[in-house]
Amino acid sequence: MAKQIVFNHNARSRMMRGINKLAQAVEVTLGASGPSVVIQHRTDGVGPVVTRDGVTVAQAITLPDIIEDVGARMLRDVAGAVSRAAGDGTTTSIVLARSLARGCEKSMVAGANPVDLKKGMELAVECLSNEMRRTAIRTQDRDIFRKVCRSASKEDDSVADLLIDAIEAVGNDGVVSFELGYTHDDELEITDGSRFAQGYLSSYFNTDKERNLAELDQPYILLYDREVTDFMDLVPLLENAQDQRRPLLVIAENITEEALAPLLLNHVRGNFKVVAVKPPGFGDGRSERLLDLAIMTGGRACLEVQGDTLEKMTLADLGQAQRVVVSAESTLIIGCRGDAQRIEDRIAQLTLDADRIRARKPGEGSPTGNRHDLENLEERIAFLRSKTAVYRVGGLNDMTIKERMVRVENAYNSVRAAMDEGVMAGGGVGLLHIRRALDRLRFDNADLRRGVEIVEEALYEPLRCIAHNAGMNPESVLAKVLMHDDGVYGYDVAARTYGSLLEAGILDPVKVARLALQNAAGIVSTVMTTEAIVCQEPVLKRFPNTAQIAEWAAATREDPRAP
Ligand SMILES: Nc1ncnc2c1ncn2[C@@H]1O[C@H](COP(=O)(O)OP(=O)(O)OP(=O)(O)O)[C@@H](O)[C@H]1O
Repeated sequence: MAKQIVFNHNARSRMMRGINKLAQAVEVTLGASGPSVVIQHRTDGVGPVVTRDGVTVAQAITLPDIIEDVGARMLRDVAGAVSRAAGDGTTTSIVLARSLARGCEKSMVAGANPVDLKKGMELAVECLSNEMRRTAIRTQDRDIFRKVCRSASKEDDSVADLLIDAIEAVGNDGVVSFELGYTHDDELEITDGSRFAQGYLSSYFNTDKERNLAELDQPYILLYDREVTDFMDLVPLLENAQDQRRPLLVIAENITEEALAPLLLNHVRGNFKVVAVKPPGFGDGRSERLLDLAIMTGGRACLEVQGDTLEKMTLADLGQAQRVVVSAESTLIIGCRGDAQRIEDRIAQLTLDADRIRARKPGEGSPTGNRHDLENLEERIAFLRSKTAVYRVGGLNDMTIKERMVRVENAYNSVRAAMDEGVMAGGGVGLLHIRRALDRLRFDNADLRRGVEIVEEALYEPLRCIAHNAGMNPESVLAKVLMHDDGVYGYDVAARTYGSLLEAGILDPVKVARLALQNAAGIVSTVMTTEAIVCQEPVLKRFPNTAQIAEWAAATREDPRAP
């Protein structure tokens, strides 16, 4: 396929246009008064998605100009990165990125050196991140978490209470998983469940495109310690699972490209419902982790040392669970069907092994270091013990449930983030206030100084944007806030009053704000130091034909209860 190359200023300004367009659509959702955005579903006959979540809007946008789309895509990646790391703050990161990009573009047109601008921005962001951490309000107060939750979810306290109950029930190592509910009210169920850090081998396994997840209900689980090199080796198990109308989770050392392609094709066509991931752990430790999983899920691992082959495996050898949720980065197994006594015995054995290592004298034991072995055992014990809270989001109808689901998940992530790094005043006020820390940065180089100024200017934007979305004049709100400038005085758009945002309970987790700023600056630095873009010549037909889309929609659970 023919490629085009676009150079320096032309490339940057077109990317900048893309960033602007995407940001314009997303920033209307910022803040408590941020209105919703309606997104047409790409499959005919499926209702539109209504959302107030920045990353959802960002992901729905593809621009017709390929270079503009590269800019928009980079901004989408910022939102995605913030969403993955902090689970919230995506709109804030987009608003910040847009302002940073504008500042850089203007300075570069005026002749500034992009490398120095970038350096200045990096130093400013580092200084601000340290300041945020230093001034964070650290607390374990349930009331504060409730306020964070309310501010992030735009929901009432009942959601906050249920979410905090969920976090307390599963503890630090546990997981809270979110599902579409079937009732008017939200529900919480605490069950066994563990997550490990391996995501799907291909995003084509996705069943929920909006949340980028592959979800399997009542799956069988194959545990295999070698590479699957031939798709046909899996077919008997896939067919047997299909006969039971149940999906299959394949946890295997790897699936080669030759085997993966037909597996995906069959999945997309709806012939089999399957997801493939790699096992947890590394190297030799992987067989042990597969054995742990076998005990948890009530199955038998197919291991080379035991002389097992895929041919010999039957459905009775496979593990089972109530549900599996796989993202690009992790696999969560909920409601494992293993025997409770066998799991307890395994935990007892691992605890004994860990105690033996702890009892070793210095110099005794494994040459690779006792600490590593001990950490490994502790991780496995936590994995076997892990609890999961299943939070079912309720609502009046499917559209409301889906819209609420994203907000409730954001709120959960915000509370977790607040527990990690503390909180600061929200409504754009906390970000605005920390700009003073930048006074400490002094440089002789004008472009370095300009880089710092660009970051400082961006700190005003979230407040302006929240005020604008609430129908206020941003400049007059800003002027009023700056008259106090104490880090807590701001405008509550819900109550339509000025006052202490701490008292009003409008709080942002420091981790969310910090990651939003760091990621925004990171992506803008990349755009601004881009000298050339290589991309495909535009072609008229950029989407698969409609028959393929319909096939995809039918083969996935993208919209499980769509008519
Ligand atoms: N009543 C309020 N008055 C002023 N600001 C508010 C109010 N409620 C929430 N906010 C602020 O709105 C911002 C969060 O808005 P929003 O949730 O739309 O964006 P986000 O968290 O950046 O992105 P997303 O939720 O789309 O991932 C936070 O800074 C929060 O403090």
